[in-house]
Order: sequence, then structure tokens, then C-alpha cells
Amino acid sequence: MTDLAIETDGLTKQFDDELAVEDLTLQVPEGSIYGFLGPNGAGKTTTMRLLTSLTAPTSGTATVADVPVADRPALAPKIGYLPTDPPVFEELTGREQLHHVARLHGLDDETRTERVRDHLERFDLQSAADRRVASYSTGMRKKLGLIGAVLHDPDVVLFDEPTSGLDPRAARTVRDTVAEMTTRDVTVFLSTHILDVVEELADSVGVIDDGVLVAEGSPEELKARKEDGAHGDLEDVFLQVTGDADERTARSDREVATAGSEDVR
Ligand SMILES: Nc1ncnc2c1ncn2[C@@H]1O[C@H](COP(=O)(O)OP(=O)(O)OP(=O)(O)O)[C@@H](O)[C@H]1O
Repeated sequence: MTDLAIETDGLTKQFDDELAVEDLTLQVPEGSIYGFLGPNGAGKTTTMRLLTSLTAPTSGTATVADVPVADRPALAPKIGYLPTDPPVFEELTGREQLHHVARLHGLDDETRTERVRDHLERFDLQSAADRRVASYSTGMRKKLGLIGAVLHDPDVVLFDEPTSGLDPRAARTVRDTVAEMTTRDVTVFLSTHILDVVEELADSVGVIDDGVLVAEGSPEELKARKEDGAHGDLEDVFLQVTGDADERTARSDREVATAGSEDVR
């Protein structure tokens, strides 16, 4: 059996009167890329925050890189997280920020210098590396956040919208970086609204809507399940399965009612 990098069971997060994630059960094999899709407010970021122990579940469990997410100190060295708006230190230069992050991860001087230099070059940031982050554009900040998320060579990375705000060349570098990671058995959990990215990279796709996982499978499997039997693209499938949460609830209530009436008969 394949080892799992991410496993959740009944993961649920309730914020006051908002059920952001409901009974989420996921299994992501090691070394694979899982594309996580969903409309605005569906629960993607909350799921990623649960998987990175930045927020505690209301109920349910999750294990990432063999560590229960409740054990934050053990989890941190094994995972890398890129939030939608990565935190930056405005007063530091890009290089200083990356050295700081690498030091927090306990990388020795030589490894730190080498990795920071290589990543700055790879993401075409070397000419801006000694400028203060305060002068960076959105895309440059994103690149800096992304480098900071992977500098310590984590086993599992979780990227929230990694290509948003990037120019086509930088977006290509991100895609290549993600693809290259899996050759080293790194597992990538990727939330994005850019369906091309998912189609190109993901081994499996999960679609969340209103906190509920409403579809899951390989991109090919999802495209083949289009309701009218035609072979749609991922956008068709996305629009179909995330259509209307109220309508879905009503449909499932009708199904329960029908099943119930059959029982009586
Ligand atoms: N700290 C919080 N307190 C209260 N409600 C929250 C909190 N964080 C998220 N929510 C709510 O939980 C739901 C899911 O939000 P989440 O940010 O996970 O969605 P998302 O799928 O990442 O959306 P987007 O694509 O717009 O980034 C939303 O209704 C949101 O308003």
C-alpha cells in the first residue's frame, strides 16, 4: 500500500455560525500532487490552516508527513506552507529575510548560503536580493514567500494560490518547481483557481464547496463524469459540481426522503 503524506478523518472547523470545513476525509499519497479546488469562501484556506496546525479543528483528525497536526513542533520541520499573502519583513532585504527563515529552520551557514543563492537565481530575484522587501512588487513578495516555504526541504508543501500575481515566466518556474519536487518524493497540496495548473500537474483533484468535498479523482476521471455524458474540461466539471450548495442539499434531502419511503414500502 502506498504511504500517505496527508490523511484526514472527519476534519471539521466551525467558526461561530460558519461551518468552514465539514467532515473532510482525505488521503494524499506520498510524492503526489493534490489539486484543491473550490469557489471563493469554500474552505480551502481553512483546510490548509488545519493541515499546517495554524488553526485547531473543532473535531476530526489529520496527520501530515506522519505527524498528527496537533503536534506543531514536530510538524514544522516537515512541512512548508505558502499562504496567499506570504508574510514578509518590509525592513529586511530579500536575502536577509531568506537567511532569517533558514536560520529559524536550523540550516547551517554553508547550506543556508548555498540554498538562498540557488533559489534567488532560480526565481530570478538575484538582482533585487539586496533591496529592501518594502520595495518589492506583489509577484516578488510571492516568490520570496515561496522560496521561504521550501528552503528547509520539507516532505510536504502546501501552496495557496502559488501562481497568482506572477508573470508568465515566474508562474512557469513555480509549475516546474512543483513538478520537480515530486521527483524527490515531496508531496504537494496545491490550492488554486487556475485550472490549467491543476490539469497540468495534479495526480488527484479534490473539489470543495461550502466546506464539503463534493468531487474527487484524477483530472481525467473528473472530466469523464460530466453529467450529460460529454467529455468536458475541468472548468465544466468545476461549474457543475460547485453549482449551488442549497440545490445540492435539497437534492440529497430528496434522495434521503425517497430512500426512506422505499424502506416503508
Ligand atoms: N477566522 C475566521 N472567522 C470566521 N469565519 C472564517 C474565518 N476564516 C474563514 N472563515 C469563513 O470560513 C469560510 C471558508 O473560508 P476560506 O478562507 O477557507 O475559503 P477559501 O476557499 O480559501 O476562499 P478563497 O478562494 O476566497 O480564498 C468562509 O465563509 C469564511 O468567511
